[in-house]
Amino acid sequence: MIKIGLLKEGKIPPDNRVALIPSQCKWLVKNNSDIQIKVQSSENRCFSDEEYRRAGIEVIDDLSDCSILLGIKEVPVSQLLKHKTYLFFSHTRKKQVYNQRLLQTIIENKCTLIDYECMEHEDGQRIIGFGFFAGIVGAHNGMMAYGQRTGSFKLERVYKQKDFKELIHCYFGLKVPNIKIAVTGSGRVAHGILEVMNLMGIIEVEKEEYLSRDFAYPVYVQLKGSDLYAHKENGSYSREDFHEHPENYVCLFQNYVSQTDILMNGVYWDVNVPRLFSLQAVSASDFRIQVIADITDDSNGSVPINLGDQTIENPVYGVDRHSFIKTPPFQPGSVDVIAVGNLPNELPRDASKYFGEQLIKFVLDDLFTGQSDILERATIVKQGHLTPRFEYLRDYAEGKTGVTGINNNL
Ligand SMILES: NC(=O)c1ccc[n+]([C@@H]2O[C@H](COP(=O)([O-])OP(=O)(O)OC[C@H]3O[C@@H](n4cnc5c(N)ncnc54)[C@H](O)[C@@H]3O)[C@@H](O)[C@H]2O)c1
Repeated sequence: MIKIGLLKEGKIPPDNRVALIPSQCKWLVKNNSDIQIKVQSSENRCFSDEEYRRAGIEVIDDLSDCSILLGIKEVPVSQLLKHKTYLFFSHTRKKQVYNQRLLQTIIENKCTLIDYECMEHEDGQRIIGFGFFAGIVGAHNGMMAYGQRTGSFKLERVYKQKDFKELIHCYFGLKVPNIKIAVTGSGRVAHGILEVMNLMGIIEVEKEEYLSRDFAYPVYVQLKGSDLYAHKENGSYSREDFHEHPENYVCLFQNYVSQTDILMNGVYWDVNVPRLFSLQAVSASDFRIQVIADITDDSNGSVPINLGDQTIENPVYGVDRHSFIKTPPFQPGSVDVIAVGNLPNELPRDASKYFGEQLIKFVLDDLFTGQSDILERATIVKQGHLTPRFEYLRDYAEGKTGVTGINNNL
């Protein structure tokens, strides 16, 4: 019998998402006679203890008799049990200094750590994540801020809706003015943004048209890697080369700043990737962008006027176009920025359901039956030992190095 435990999220502030929702637990137990699922009681989880009980799942405080423990965010070091297999987002693979002690304790406790973020198909495409719902919530918030800034329409807050289905009702009859929206990226976040664009009836147009004319209706353009970046020397774009040597590329988004009212940013970014635009561009008279939903959300990252995170309750701030200082939102001389690092927490029930579906489809069978390439590639520590793929973490695991300033959004 394989005993699986769903952890109560221990990180402060506590996350409200969960790896498997009650109906998924019920389905798994019904279809696998040799597995048992227990849930650690939690007051913060988006599905109540009672909902798990109603699905026939035992709710307890102590998961020490489970061998596989599923969480979402980092498990606090003091709560790590010995000799367990843990699955969660550990944020250790880039040697994040704030999780160094976590990795060390996992090793000391002879645990196995399988990190969701490292679950990838052979070509490096990530298998599991919350980006889609970050895109949904971020795009909604971007539109909400524009409506509030201009007084042209009003949208309710996402977290006040029970779920995504209820959220969609907010879009019936919504009249969006004839604005132009640029959506960057092509991953999960970008797909979530496009979902909202389409639900709001905003029309997709080609980039040439977007740049050259105005429309009698609201439009958006999606800018993927090949639309956004070009090699410094020959102007070409190769996805593989760009991922390996982003420093050799320039960003073409500058062409869009004079044609865009709202930027919805969903690109992947790291320090070597060129920024979407410069600070000087923000001060220039042709900078038309009024609202930036920076869903990627790296402080001073792809969006150089991302001045750090806001909260779900208070998601928008302004940035003065000349001094680049934070201002209250919706001021005439400022650009409004929405930068929130835990967007999926506004739609936690849907985000958890989607996450659990991916877990069931791509991961759990292999976890129950033994090894798989995907799981092997995602195993950072096996029974207290760094696996060969993560041997590069040795100095970090031994307390020598660590890296600061990396976003840990999910
Ligand atoms: N604000 C939030 O709450 C929140 C939530 C989830 C994700 N995010 C952030 O949004 C960004 C996009 O997330 P996503 O879920 O769309 O990611 P994803 O893995 O689904 O897509 C990433 C995309 O970026 C491209 N890419 C470019 N350079 C890359 C590189 N060097 N390595 C890997 N991929 C590269 C990939 O081709 C892919 O299309 C990330 O920075 C993530 O941290 C924010």
